[in-house]
Amino acid sequence: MEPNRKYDSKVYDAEQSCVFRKTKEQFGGLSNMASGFPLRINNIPILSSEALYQACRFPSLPDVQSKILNQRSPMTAKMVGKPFREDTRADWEDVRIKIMRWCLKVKLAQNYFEFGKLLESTFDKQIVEDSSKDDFWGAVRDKSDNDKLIGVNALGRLLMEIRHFYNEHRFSYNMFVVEPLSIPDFLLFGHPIQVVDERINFISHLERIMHCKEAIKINYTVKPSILSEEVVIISDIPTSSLNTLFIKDKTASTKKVAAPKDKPAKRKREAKKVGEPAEKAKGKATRKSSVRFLKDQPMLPLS
Ligand SMILES: Nc1c(N[C@@H]2O[C@H](COP(=O)(O)O)[C@@H](O)[C@H]2O)[nH]c(=O)[nH]c1=O
Repeated sequence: MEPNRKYDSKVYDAEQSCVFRKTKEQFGGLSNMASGFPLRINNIPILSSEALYQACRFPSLPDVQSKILNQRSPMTAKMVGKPFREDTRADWEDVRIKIMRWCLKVKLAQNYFEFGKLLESTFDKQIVEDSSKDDFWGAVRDKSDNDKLIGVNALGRLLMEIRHFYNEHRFSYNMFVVEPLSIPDFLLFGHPIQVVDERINFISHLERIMHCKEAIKINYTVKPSILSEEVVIISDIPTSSLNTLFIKDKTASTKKVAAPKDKPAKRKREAKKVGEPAEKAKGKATRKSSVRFLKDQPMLPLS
């Protein structure tokens, strides 16, 4: 077992915790070995957070990174890097937690609904990776009491941190924009890892599930004044966690929508047609809405 002098080991009650071991189990998606949470860094598709994490070991060996990222299975991605372990970046022990946290943030930003829902399903329980021998990333069953798991459980603890972050920053700028780490040689195929910005993808996803294509436009300008803008809650989005999302959409929404004061009278009348089907309003000049992401603020609506 890895000597974990730097980190404190904890004891977890398996019955009371959200434990994952196999990827197909209830909380298996929390494992980095889970498929179905694809990522994209510097426009390069990456099949799992495990592959991304392992690739980060070898910033100066693009061929090894390529080998890792070309594997279909996350476990194989880890395995093919093993023969090169002695070429792992020299500061790995110091940066690996940061890198894992960054990988998990990317996993959340790029799999917002699926991963977010999974995190939500753990409520405020302890999250523990049940491992047969790795008591650093996970925790190991106590030989004398199988219901006890002992270990640093670094991955479980990072996941709880991410869960807290998700609960605090839901639909915020910070949720969708993940800055690269400021560590030396944070490279993929010889190029610095770029900021991950999922805002447009998130909006496109919303448009798809709301069936109101082009209803929402994105605008990056940050204006504190929008805090006072009138907002409309669209509550019929078929994802319960979206019910708190404020969106101002003049065409698809309800009574509360005010006509823009600075618009010609005809357009005011159009905007006031309450409950008008989105299809009918398509293409009208009034059909203008947007969502803004503010740094450190919940995502706020405005027109
Ligand atoms: N060792 C282990 C898992 N642990 C995972 O391996 C990753 C770190 O590996 P390493 O770079 O060797 O420290 C990390 O994602 C951790 O959660 N998972 C599994 O399914 N099976 C295993 O046997």
